[in-house]
Amino acid sequence: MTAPLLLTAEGDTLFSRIGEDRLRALLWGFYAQVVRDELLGPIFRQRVGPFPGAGWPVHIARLEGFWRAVLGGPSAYRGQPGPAHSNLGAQAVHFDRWLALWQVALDEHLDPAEAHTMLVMASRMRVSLQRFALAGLPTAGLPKAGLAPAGLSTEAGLFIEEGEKS
Ligand code: HEM
Repeated sequence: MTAPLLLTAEGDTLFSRIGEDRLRALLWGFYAQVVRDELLGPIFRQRVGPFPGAGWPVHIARLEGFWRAVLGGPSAYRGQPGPAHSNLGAQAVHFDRWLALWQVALDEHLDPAEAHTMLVMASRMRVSLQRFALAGLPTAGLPKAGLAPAGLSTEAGLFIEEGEKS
């Protein structure tokens, strides 16, 4: 039996529980490991540059905005995660490794229930992101609107809804 996702009352979001500081520390800690990973490191260094300089502050700020939206916090994120993964050469094995490192970082920075919820969220997003990655192109015909739960950007909501169907 899988543990339920962490439920929050109205106004009590996962973002408000985790907080900006811990979210930032999580993301910087996670990518510090990603760039050192033999499988993922070359892709990220090539795309974003040498860590922690070059494009990293911008990349992590985007990721923070993305996760703020997903976790129910205030966010100006309006990116498109799917197409961002379509020309990286990433395959299933890359997503496996990404999630393994994500789990380690979550366990290090968050409480167990929060870590579990964010791991499940990323596992669900993987379904869509990997589809984009393997197709090499944005997937035609994916629903673009109407799926986002209140408070989420369409893109972030799309990934959660997509995952929940599987
Ligand atoms: C479930 C797993 C993953 C999640 C949730 C995720 C999430 C994201 C998000 C939200 C962005 C920002 C997109 C934007 O608005 O620009 C991003 C960018 C990026 N991701 Fe992922 N990602 C995942 C897996 C991977 C994997 C497996 C790889 C590579 C092997 C990867 C490589 C990248 C790169 C290189 C960028 C930056 C693209 C650019 O700006 O040029 N991601 N990711």
